[in-house]
Amino acid sequence: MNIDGTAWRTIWLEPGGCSVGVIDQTQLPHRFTTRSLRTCEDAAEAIRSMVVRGAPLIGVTGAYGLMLALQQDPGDAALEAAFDQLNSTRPTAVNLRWALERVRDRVAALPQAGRVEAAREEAEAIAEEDVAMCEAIGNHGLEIFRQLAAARPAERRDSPFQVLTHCNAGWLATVDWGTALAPIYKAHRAGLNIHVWVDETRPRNQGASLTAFELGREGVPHTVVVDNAGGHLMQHGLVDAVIVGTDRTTRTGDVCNKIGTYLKALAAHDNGVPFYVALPASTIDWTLSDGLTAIPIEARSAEEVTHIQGRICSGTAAGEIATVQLTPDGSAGFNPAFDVTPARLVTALITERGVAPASEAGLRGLYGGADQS
Ligand SMILES: CSC[C@@H](O)[C@@H](O)C(=O)COP(=O)(O)O
Repeated sequence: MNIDGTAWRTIWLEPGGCSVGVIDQTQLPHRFTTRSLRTCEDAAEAIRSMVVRGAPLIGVTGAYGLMLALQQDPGDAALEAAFDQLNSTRPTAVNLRWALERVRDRVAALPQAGRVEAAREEAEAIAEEDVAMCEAIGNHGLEIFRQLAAARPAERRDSPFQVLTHCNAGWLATVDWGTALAPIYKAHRAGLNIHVWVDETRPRNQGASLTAFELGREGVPHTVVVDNAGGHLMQHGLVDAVIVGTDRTTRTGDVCNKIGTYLKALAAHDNGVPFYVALPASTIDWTLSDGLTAIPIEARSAEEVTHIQGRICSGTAAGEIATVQLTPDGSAGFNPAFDVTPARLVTALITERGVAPASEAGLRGLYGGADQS
């Protein structure tokens, strides 16, 4: 997508094909910088520290990470060690395991001499497929937005179609386009009068920092709100639809996404606002049926709750990025990074294959009856 008129992706092979470039998302929105990943440890650290984040992008980074590992040592033991190292970086997004398994399965039976090239090809294929899937999600979501916008009462049809989103499920969370934001970009480009309520998404503020950055660079009208504002906006008829991404979706349609998503789904349900979840096939965990008990929820550092990062506005350090403490010395913090929204609160799943009810029958209807696990 666009940054100051230049088209970017979040991850790319650097010239020579032996290292991988990424946008450093820890510095956004205040500084646009890139990083070069040269080793498996570089890739693991980039995922762990959220230089790259978002379920699909974590998966693609993991895939390239295996390629980087094989460049150092193409042997079986090194392959398994790299798989484990990368897979343990973040536990919730299933895309990571899915992408790592794809690369490992592709190279495992090959002679060592051919493994790096095969891993590179597979990682490239995963990245390209991600772009195509996200764009297809955008097209399916656009149709839903068009129908919802047209179904509004006549007196409201001239005002913007109001969408609320949580966290960042835009192009920065994928390779390009995004999942939940893809329909928004498609709608904006198609001329639909759209406005986005952006949840700030404490504690890491992916909404305020990343979604607002993306939407601004693409010229999409948007307003950042505190996480607690969504219910109020819905009660006052200011939200026509909610759309979010997901880090892991069970085969029964339970959805695990950024902490706070569940509360938005409850408020949407109470107010009759449709609640959509956008996802590529790589986010479905066909092995799980009960999201609440089975999906591992990442517990991140308490410091992300007790402290906050931003740009200093005045004084001699103005312009610098700094971290400040919010809480009293000694107050404990607890930081579960994701929550589970039960399928019953999800209006529909928007996938690259089309739109389906959030249920096993719905997902099997799109992806076939065979066991996908
Ligand atoms: C297309 S991204 C879907 C999810 O990965 C996204 O909504 C999200 O929760 C990202 O969490 P993050 O902790 O920033 O990796």
